[in-house]
Amino acid sequence: MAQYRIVSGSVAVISIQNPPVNALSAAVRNGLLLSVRTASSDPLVRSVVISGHNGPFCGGADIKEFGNVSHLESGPHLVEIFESVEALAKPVVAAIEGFALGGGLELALACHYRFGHSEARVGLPEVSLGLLPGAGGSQRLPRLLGVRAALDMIVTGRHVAAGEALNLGLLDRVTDGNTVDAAVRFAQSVEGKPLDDRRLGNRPCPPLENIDAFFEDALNRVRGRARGAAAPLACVQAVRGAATLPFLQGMALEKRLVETLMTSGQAQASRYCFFTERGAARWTTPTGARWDTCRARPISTAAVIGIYASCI
Ligand SMILES: CCCCCC/C=C/CC(=O)SCCNC(=O)CCNC(=O)[C@H](O)C(C)(C)COP(=O)(O)OP(=O)(O)OC[C@H]1O[C@@H](n2cnc3c(N)ncnc32)[C@H](O)[C@@H]1OP(=O)(O)O
Repeated sequence: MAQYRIVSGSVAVISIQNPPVNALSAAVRNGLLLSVRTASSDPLVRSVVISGHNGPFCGGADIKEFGNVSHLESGPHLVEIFESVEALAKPVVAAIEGFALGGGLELALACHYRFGHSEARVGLPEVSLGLLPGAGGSQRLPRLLGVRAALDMIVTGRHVAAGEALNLGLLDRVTDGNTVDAAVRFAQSVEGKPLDDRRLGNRPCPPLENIDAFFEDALNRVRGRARGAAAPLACVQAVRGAATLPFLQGMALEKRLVETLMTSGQAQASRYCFFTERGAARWTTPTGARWDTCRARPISTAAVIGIYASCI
């Protein structure tokens, strides 16, 4: 689901509503695309802010849908939505609170400007799910940050704090206050301004010297650490595509790579681990105690019941 409202007379605020992490389920994808089209066709709307509802911006694609073709196909593809966002003829500002991860950051990269709360974090953690950023992230991030910083983020999947993201140029502004309000004020200030160079899909990757040697070295280093995992190597291939191919050809390469990874045993096993780790925290006992209702008992007495002495 995506909530759509007009504020300050000219700003459409689209907020992603799918607790707890605002994942991009089919319903959210349908709502987002509809909202973007509504904002595009409404002559009163002159700028757009995209935010998360009640906290986090977005935890990415809905992992529960992976491996379920009918769920995936009951909403538009993320690539199509992000293309519509980037192509919009009105400035679009991402207002990031909490986190923008995976498809969440890829959505923010399709926006023309990115605002973040000082405690927010961003990242492309797809590699830990045996995947790569498959909705334009592997092509847009290197165009914004340059190859070295983008490759590091994509291959490690690490979460980057707002301050570092600002220094890298991934966020345009960071605020301690209300991120949506700040983004709305900023969106109004750039209404009517040219957007062409704000569209990352239009930009070339910043040049890199000795590009072949750089990627050969990167591939060797990543292979050495990957312990047989395919995704980190595919991440390097995709970023190489961003550095050497026009945007649309890079997108086609990203699509081929992510389709191969998505059906792999490694990706299926990684998804299984993701949900099992979280499930393991939800314990119950035969007496009916549960992880979410039990309380630790206060300790009133402690005793030592054994002692181990070692003699040399
Ligand atoms: C259209 C498909 C083709 C696209 C091609 C491939 C592109 C992929 C792009 C992606 O976006 S892949 C997904 C990338 N995102 C992630 O890897 C983030 C995963 N989530 C997390 O790291 C954490 O959950 C969090 C977001 C940092 C929040 O951590 P927190 O400790 O606050 O909560 P959790 O206990 O971890 O999660 C709460 C609850 O939410 C469920 N969940 C979290 N993320 C997702 C998600 N992306 N999709 C679906 N569900 C998610 C999690 O399972 C918990 O639910 P549960 O019922 O308690 O298990």
